[in-house]
Amino acid sequence: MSAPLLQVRDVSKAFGGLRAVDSVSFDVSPGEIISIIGPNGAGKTTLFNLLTGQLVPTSGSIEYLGEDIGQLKPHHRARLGFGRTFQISQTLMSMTVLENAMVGGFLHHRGVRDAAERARQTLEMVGLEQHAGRKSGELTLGGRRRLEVARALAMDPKLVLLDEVMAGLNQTEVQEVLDLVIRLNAGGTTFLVVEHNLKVVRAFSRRVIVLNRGKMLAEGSADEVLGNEEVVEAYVGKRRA
Ligand SMILES: Nc1ncnc2c1ncn2[C@@H]1O[C@H](COP(=O)(O)OP(=O)(O)OP(=O)(O)O)[C@@H](O)[C@H]1O
Repeated sequence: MSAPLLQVRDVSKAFGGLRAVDSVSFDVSPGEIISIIGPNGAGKTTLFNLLTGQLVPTSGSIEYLGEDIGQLKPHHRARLGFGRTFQISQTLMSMTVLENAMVGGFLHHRGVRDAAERARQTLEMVGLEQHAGRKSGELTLGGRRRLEVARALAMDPKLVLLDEVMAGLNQTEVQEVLDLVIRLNAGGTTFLVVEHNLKVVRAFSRRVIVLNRGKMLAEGSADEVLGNEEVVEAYVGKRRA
């Protein structure tokens, strides 16, 4: 097996007395799609923020390609190969689809022409090239989600973190984004995904990590963890008879 892309060791984040992430450890190997699931407030977003540098861990270490990156700022991590989706904000809705994708392209390309070229390539990868000149706000929700992925891809990432990209999408749109992720993964992109839709989790993840109250409750294949009584209890919130 190849060396891990990411090694997370005993990472914790406390907000006052609350341990939002509590001694979490896992590896991500190149080419994986790992889903992180858990009930509301489990610590999924906090964990993502620790990985991308929006938050600094209270303790523990995060190594990327063997280098400790736990204290690096988000833009440094982005340069190393972390890509992350962000919702297209109201301001960015008035920008064109191409301009939005260029926001990612500027990470490695100083010149406008080069950034635009990279942006066009990623729009093609997500099937939005024919909408390049439209205002982003005119896209369907599914289209905007694909644009979020394009913007992350324009950063030439080795690891892409997807934060609930399926939320609010209809079945057809979910399938479109799912197909896109599977296609990109086949091309070599590694994904770490926070996802509430368990059907989606089953469809694309060979490995699933379950968080509950900041701790790792289970780790394994989708079938293993979703068949785990403790995981079901954490989701349902009560013991089964
Ligand atoms: N900046 C913060 N300050 C204080 N508490 C926080 C902060 N960010 C998150 N928390 C708390 O940490 C816990 C974990 O929150 P987090 O948003 O990471 O959970 P989550 O699993 O992403 O939940 P959801 O599925 O609802 O988005 C929650 O109790 C939350 O209230």
